[in-house]
Amino acid sequence: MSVAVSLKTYLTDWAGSDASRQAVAATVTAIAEAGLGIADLVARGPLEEGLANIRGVDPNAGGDAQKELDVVAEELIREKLLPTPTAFLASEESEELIPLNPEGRLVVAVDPLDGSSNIDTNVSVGTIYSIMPYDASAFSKPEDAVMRPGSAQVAAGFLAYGPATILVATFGEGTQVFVHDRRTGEFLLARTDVEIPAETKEYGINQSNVRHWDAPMQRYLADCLAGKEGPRGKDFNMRWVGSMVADAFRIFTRGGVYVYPRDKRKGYDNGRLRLIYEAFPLAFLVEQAKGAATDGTTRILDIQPHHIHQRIPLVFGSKAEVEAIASYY
Ligand SMILES: O=P(O)(O)OC[C@H]1O[C@](O)(COP(=O)(O)O)[C@@H](O)[C@@H]1O
Ligand SMILES: [Mg+2]
Ligand SMILES: [Mg+2]
Repeated sequence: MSVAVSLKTYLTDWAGSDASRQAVAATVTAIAEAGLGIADLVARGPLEEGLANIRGVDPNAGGDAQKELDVVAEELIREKLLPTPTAFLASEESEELIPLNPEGRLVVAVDPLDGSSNIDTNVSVGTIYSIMPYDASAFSKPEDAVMRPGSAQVAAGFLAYGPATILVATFGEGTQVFVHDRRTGEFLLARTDVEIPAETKEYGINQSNVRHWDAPMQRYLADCLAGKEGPRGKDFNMRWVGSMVADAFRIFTRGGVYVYPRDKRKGYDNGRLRLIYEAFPLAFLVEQAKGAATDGTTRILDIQPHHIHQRIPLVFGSKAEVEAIASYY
């Protein structure tokens, strides 16, 4: 019987004697450990009453209401990252960069808790991370180290806390899926070099916003809904969890497309998702799995950020469908 490779072994082999890779490996290990702490809280469900409560009156740095678990998750991640070579942490829940290790050679950006609206519904939520190299002498201020196109990432991934706690990770050499084995307590490699099918008949979008979208997006959806008899010539299915990590994992498993377009509501002129700690890591993972990610037309990884918490319209998943959406624009 073959023995599944643990995350620890995978990272040790990948890093070898390369100090830069060892730094990344230590950082991903810390994030995975923090994830287990978060998964543990999430699994207590209604026993941890209060985790879905809105904290105070101030929204988070991105302008959304901040839930208790958003803040607890950030604290767990920050604590675990303290002994790692992470110089700064950018987080959805903190307006400014959080300084960690003054000797650090990496910057990490996180969405500590993705899918906050699902916290109290026993539906998967998750954690998203992005890792970039950091060299204090190369930047006049630490913010500049984060304000780089997504192509500067050396590693990215997400954890999803669902029926299984999974880690989907890339180090720039394909996308790998690890599963937390409750029997041994380890993350085990379950799927290597995942490939998102290029074609799909399944889309994920919050359709309740259709009246707010721009014309190309409305036309795209109308053509999907027209099914076999319409210009797309096929019947579509819809799936929308409302936690991007869970929608993404479905797409890594069987293909599909996730869409959060810009719309006319106040605060949605650049969509809903955050560029640096949501779109960049997802785009890196998706491209490494032979999928595509755009803001509708432009490749996400080429976009130059101008603000830590900026939002971006996001389309990712099966390559041919992402291209089909671009053709509507
Ligand atoms: O509530 P909506 O408009 O359907 O948006 C859902 C989307 O917002 C998000 O919850 C945004 O992430 P946060 O929960 O980290 O703010 C995505 O995970 C999800 O796909
Ligand atoms: Mg999120
Ligand atoms: Mg969040």
